[in-house]
Amino acid sequence: MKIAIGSLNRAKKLALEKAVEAAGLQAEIESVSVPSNVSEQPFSDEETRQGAVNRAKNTLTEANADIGIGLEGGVMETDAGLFLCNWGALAVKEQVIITAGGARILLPPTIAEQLRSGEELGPVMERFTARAEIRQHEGAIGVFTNGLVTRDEMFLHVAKLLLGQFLLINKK
Ligand SMILES: O=P(O)(O)OP(=O)(O)OP(=O)(O)OC[C@H]1O[C@@H](n2cnc3c(O)ncnc32)[C@H](O)[C@@H]1O
Ligand SMILES: [Mg+2]
Repeated sequence: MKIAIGSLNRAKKLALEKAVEAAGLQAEIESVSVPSNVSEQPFSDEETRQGAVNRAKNTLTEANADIGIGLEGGVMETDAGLFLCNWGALAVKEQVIITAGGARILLPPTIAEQLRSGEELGPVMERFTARAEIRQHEGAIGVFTNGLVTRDEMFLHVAKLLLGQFLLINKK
């Protein structure tokens, strides 16, 4: 079986590898770069979920895989402020697409303001931490949870939610 993920991001890839192992699947895992067909910085729960769905579908075609996975990070406005949000999607030929939501946490007001003025979270986090490529490692979620929940761990949970639903539906 070939499972492909629509991202070259290290944290996302690691999450999928661990989830495939946890699910007991024997699979070749491939990473491909595909468009999310939403904004570079999704700004709602719906847009973030749509980005994950688009990535999963684009991955299935692009990699000619049995399963296409899309993982997407975004932000969403709430009455309590701007939250990080995360979504995943799993696409299989001729089956209904499976989706699952990930963790959400409040962003500090200084970070939220920079996003509202049009900046992307990736570069904002690099300035905030004075470190490069945070999004490939612990991510904003890791930084704002004192390292307790890293980006790959958060996406591992999402990838398990996806594979678990897939396994149940396809149980013989
Ligand atoms: O290569 P891809 O798969 O696109 O990986 P990415 O890190 O850009 O991740 P997303 O596109 O899913 O995330 C959407 C935007 O939010 C940023 N982002 C999301 N989560 C983040 C995090 O935990 N830390 C830093 N930046 C994050 C990211 O840089 C993008 O601008
Ligand atoms: Mg991106």
